[in-house]
Amino acid sequence: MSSSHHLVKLPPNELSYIKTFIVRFMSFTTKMKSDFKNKIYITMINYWSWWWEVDNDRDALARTILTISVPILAILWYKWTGSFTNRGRNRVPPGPYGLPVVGYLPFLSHNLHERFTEMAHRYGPIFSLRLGSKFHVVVNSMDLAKVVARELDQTFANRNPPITALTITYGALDVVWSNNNAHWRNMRKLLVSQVLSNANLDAFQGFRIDEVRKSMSNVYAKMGTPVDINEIAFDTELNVVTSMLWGCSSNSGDIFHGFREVEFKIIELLGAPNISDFIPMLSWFDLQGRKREMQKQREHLDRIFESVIEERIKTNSRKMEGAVEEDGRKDFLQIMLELKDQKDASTSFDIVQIKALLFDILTATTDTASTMVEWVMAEILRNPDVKTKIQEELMKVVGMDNIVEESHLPKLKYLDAVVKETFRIHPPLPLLIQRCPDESCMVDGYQIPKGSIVYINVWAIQHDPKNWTNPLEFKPERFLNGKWDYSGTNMKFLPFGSGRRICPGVPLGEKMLMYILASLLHSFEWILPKDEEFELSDEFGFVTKKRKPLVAIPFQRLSNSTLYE
Ligand code: HEM
Repeated sequence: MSSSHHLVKLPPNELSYIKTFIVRFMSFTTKMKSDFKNKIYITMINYWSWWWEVDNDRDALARTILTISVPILAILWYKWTGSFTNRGRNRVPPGPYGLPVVGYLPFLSHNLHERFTEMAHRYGPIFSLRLGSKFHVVVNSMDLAKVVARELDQTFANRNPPITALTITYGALDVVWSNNNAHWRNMRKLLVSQVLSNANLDAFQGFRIDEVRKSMSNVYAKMGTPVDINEIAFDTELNVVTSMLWGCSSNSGDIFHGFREVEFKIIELLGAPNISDFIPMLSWFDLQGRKREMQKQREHLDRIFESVIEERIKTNSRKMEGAVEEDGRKDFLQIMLELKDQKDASTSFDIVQIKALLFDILTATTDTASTMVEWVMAEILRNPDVKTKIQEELMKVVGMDNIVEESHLPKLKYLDAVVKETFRIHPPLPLLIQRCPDESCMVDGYQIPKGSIVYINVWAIQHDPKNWTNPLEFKPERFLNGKWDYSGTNMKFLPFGSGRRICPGVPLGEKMLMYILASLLHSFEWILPKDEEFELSDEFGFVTKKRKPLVAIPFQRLSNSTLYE
């Protein structure tokens, strides 16, 4: 008996019931299908937006082009990456499989340091992931950080800079992004011996005192109103470093107008994911316009550097004609310009290299240190007991009818512990700066292919409960016992890195940080604006900053107002 025959025999009300059922079922499945399609679409959009927020037409176009290219490139990808994906055979570190072409990119969240730490819980202290066509390795434990940064330091001493870094440093002619070669060694040696040596830091003490005092009197003028802590620290650092570099602070003249914004943009671009880095065959198109954007910032810096250099060359030639008195002391720019004219190729520099080094010094000094001043002040304002202890210490060491001087700094043990605890919880470069092995090598029994991009996850190490009891608690006391410093020898604590690529700016960075903080806390009482919602979340970037800038209101602490002049 056929089913149609059966149907014919049904009473009319049952027939209409079945008809209604079929219609409803059909519309349900159609709706399901379109819901399913919508869900896939929305999921894709969401995944994309995790690592690539569409904030302009160019980004949207780039994303569309990339989405269309994926299937075409997939075939090439499978062929090309066969050797890498076979993790078992090559024993590369474990890690997630990604999608063809883009690899694991779509699954990464904005806060890379936290995401990598979560992944370490799943895949172990060393894991690998492919982002586009690039093979990345993340090291998350102090033992393995020691292997990479110290035991195999020489092998891991290259950088593999992103395109934005190459653009701003004239092709990695600076110290930060240069590979481990003779040029890097020369530049680093010059930086350490001529700018950052103890003798030089002592010689420039007067500049630091002047600039810190100027900043305190600026804050004094704004008492009772909300001030941006990062801005105060940034301007102070900038004035100190320009004084050291070319002898006059950024206050003189208006060439530094807008510099802070330019620098923030540079730091943002250095940390922004760029499809040209992950899929180099697309780099020619500069789909997200990151390179063009960085070129604009470089033009701005070029104008500053060229005007300062030109001015100095003119002054030098006037001096040679005997028009200007020689004062005997040479600043860094003068030393560099004299080296430029040297015949010996191994130590001579050209103007472009000088500009690249000036860029490093300016950005390294201002951005990291001002970020840290902001983090420390935020932690102090959140922990009133900590603030009271710092004030008691300042009272004992400095007194209330005096101002902070550099000679007081080594005695401020508690403030020093507060700064270190802040560095532990909020390392400004939570993944340090990427390293790149110049040959294939083994770490923890896994093969790390030559040319991989390697991150040391300092954030994970400094939040690891194996290294720190109650790691999320802000407890400066943990740094009061034992010998703690920024030398990168104790691998539990390495906010300035470790090994041959460790930050050479530690002495200046530490001194300035302590001096600015001690002065801000000794001269003023700070409170948060009443309607201000206080929070401590961070935003990952090349320098990881406080998501919401810290604003606080200063009040006079010292009874003698002449101390603010
Ligand atoms: C609070 C202040 C600072 C912090 C937290 C900081 C942090 C760092 C970190 C984490 C690195 C990467 C180390 C690695 O890859 O292992 C670095 C590199 C570097 N820093 Fe700093 N830094 C600071 C201040 C300074 C200052 C004042 C200078 C002065 C010029 C400076 C110049 C450099 C240079 C040139 C490098 C690259 C070194 C190389 O690759 O050989 N930094 N810094």
